[in-house]
Amino acid sequence: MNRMKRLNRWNRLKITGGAIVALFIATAIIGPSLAQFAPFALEGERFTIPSRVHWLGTNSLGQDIFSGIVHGARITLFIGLAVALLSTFLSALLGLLAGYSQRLDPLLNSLANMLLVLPSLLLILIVASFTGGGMWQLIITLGLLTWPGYMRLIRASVLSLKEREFVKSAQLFGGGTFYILRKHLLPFLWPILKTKFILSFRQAVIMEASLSFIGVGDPNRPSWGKMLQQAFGTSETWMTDAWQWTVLPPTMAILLITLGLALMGEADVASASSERIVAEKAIAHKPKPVLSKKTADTPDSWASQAVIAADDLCVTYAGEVIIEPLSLSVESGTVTALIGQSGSGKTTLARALYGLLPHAAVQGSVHINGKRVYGWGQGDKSEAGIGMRRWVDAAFIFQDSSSSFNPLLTVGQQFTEAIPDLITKQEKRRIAAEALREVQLNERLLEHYPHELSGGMLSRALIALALLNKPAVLIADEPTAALDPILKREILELMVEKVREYGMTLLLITHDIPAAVHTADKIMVLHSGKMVKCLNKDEWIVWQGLVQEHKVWRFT
Ligand SMILES: Nc1ncnc2c1ncn2[C@@H]1O[C@H](COP(=O)(O)OP(=O)(O)OP(=O)(O)O)[C@@H](O)[C@H]1O
Repeated sequence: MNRMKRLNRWNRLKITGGAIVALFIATAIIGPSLAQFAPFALEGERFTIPSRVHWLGTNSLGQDIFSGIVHGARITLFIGLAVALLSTFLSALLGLLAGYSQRLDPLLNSLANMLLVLPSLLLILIVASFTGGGMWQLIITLGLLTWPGYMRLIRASVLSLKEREFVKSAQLFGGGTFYILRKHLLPFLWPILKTKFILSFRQAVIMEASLSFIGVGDPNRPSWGKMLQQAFGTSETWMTDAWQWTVLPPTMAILLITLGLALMGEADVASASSERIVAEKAIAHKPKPVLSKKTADTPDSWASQAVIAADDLCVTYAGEVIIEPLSLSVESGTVTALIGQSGSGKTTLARALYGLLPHAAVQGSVHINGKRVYGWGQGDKSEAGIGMRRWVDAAFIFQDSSSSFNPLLTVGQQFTEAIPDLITKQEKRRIAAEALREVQLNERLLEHYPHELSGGMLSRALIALALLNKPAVLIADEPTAALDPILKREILELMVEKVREYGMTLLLITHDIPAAVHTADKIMVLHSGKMVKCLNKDEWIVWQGLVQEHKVWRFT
């Protein structure tokens, strides 16, 4: 209720601000055709009071005040608009690039820091004095000097957004940098950019008026600041009543337009942050994915070909060993559960197997489906690049299904992203619809946004997405962690059923030991970064019996 009241108040402010700005825009468009005199024409008596001929009187030179105001509105709004566009564009582009690209970040960030500490007013004055204060010089100078503050804000947002699962997924689908920036990151930044645009507009209006007032504006164009300069420069203005029509109209014009823009900007910031908090809360309460059904076709032997193979794999962050050197192999067509206490390194190991960790953090080699993920491939002496095709050779299901989807894109848009571009849109849609039906979801959900799906539906949709290209390997990192026990079992069974049906290999990271035993052919136990057990189901049951008998509740 309170939120509604606040939103209504902000809406009212926004409408009021918008109406004031719209009035000025209308004045700038139609005003000059209503004015009977050119703004610089010396066609009247000096200091005539407002009359039918001179609606707002004349100034000390006999120039028509009304004409000055309406022509000045056109120039002021044009400068505001051009500066706002240029400055907002630079903030967005450079902020996106700095946040997304580690290579460009130091350069762009240093540039922004340098501009932030420079006294911009002084710079503008110097440039204006050298260039004669022309309109275009002012636009370019202001545009180039006012992007750094918001660029840093956008950079910070991108740094956080790019770690979200849906961005990672888009990268794994093979989305290019500009595609991800445009499609997945930019939509989140619109509220910031809108505010930046309005504030830059206001700043440019004030700056233009100020520069004209102190005499370094464009001498060839009408300006409210110049009208004030003229009025203040004549002592008669204050000795007679002339100040009422020479000073008040341009002052009111500057005050009103900046007030209108301020109201719009403030309302925008407030309502955007409130809506964002509500949206984030809604997203945070959405649940997760995947798994299990035991079938009778457990392989007789573990000697079949390893589809996931790690050799001397070791993960180190800043000198701290997270995964101690280990070797493992997961056979084709099997389900393997990776269990372990919280913090034992399960997620780190899963990410290493899928090639999601920086090369500097990983030693040893990993191969999936015979393709290199880390280390050298057979006969391959280059270290760069991953031979494994993500989403084709292997897919990865992140822990949180709600954040695995981009909340601003429909489910359908995100499915089509995962399908290679070689086919038509209709064909892609048909494949996506079929994938949804496979996990007992209605194809109508393709038109829905992620927040319109329940936790179970999102989990199913995520399975469908992961299975879309029928990859050889599926790595699922605690896919059912946020679901209730019944749904957890249901989703797990669905995932395992599909994995078995397609002859895929599943590596399931889970805390749920009963589910792991029920589902998996093989169970691996990780403890403090060490692989301490690797047992098939029968061995596991015997081992658990021993553990219980000796009342030892430890993995080691
Ligand atoms: N990017 C990182 N930088 C530094 N340390 C990290 C990083 N990611 C994980 N770690 C550390 O690695 C250890 C293992 O974390 P990991 O998330 O792999 O554990 P986990 O077994 O998956 O835990 P949980 O079951 O709680 O998810 C933790 O001590 C964690 O602090």
